[in-house]
Amino acid sequence: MPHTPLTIAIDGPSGSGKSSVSRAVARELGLAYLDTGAMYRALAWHCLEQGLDLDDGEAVTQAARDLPLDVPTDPDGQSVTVGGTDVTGAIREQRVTEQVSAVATNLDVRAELRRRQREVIGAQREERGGIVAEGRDITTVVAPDAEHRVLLTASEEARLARRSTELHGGADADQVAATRDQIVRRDEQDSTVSAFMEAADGVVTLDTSDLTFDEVVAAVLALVRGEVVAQTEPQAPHTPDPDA
Ligand SMILES: Nc1ncnc2c1ncn2[C@@H]1O[C@H](COP(=O)(O)OP(=O)(O)O)[C@@H](O)[C@H]1O
Ligand SMILES: Nc1ccn([C@H]2C[C@H](O)[C@@H](COP(=O)(O)OP(=O)(O)O)O2)c(=O)n1
Repeated sequence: MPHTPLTIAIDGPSGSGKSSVSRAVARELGLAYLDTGAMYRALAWHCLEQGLDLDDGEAVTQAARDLPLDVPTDPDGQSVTVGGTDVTGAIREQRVTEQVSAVATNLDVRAELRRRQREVIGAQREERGGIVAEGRDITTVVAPDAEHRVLLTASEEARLARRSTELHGGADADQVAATRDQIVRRDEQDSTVSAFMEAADGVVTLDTSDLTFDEVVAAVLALVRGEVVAQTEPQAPHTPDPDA
């Protein structure tokens, strides 16, 4: 029996695990997957290739509107192409990571990419029965009416260690220092246009600092299946009911 279309919106800061967890959740549930960060990265890559000044807001906005971007939605096939060129690897390179916030903090760019993201989400609800979409403003702006909304958080220490291990194969002091800019500065810059460090009303917070990857995936799946509420924020103390 076909189920009601489902959107699972996941936000979080860099290194909180949103891409890897969202992909695994989509795979497990047979849903589409949308990495909105890859769209900002593809635009940044394109602007750099075109030799645009990323601080030239109008030029970058026009580039966003014209961007011939193919957005992948298969959790097992995440090749990103711009005008037929495969940029899957190029958009993860350091020069893009360092400069992507300059395009992501342009409000007209955000409006254009948000429009495209909503289009993808709507189409995948129809075609595939649902989608896991992740980024910085999915729970709040792109899909505030999603059936499930989750904010993944993790301590700065945990996020740095994860990214450092991913990029440099370890998390010793030098490796962590080399990663700090990618996480801390970028989140600071990105926070100026999206609120992803604290959950909005109705968004479930899941602190992943002390959870393994598999535990996080299981917690999100349990939440979607209605088994538990994965709220990890401090709960208000229980006040006994005097009439009970
Ligand atoms: N709970 C976890 N514990 C340890 N490592 C994790 C966990 N979740 C994700 N990772 C790893 O951390 C790195 C960053 O995860 P990623 O999903 O890219 O984060 P984000 O998309 O939020 O930046 C990846 O190498 C991923 O495999
Ligand atoms: N919905 C989104 C998704 C990403 N962004 C911005 C924030 C980041 O600096 C870039 C790239 O996002 P991405 O999720 O790939 O970043 P990470 O390296 O996983 O931390 O885009 C955004 O502003 N809004």
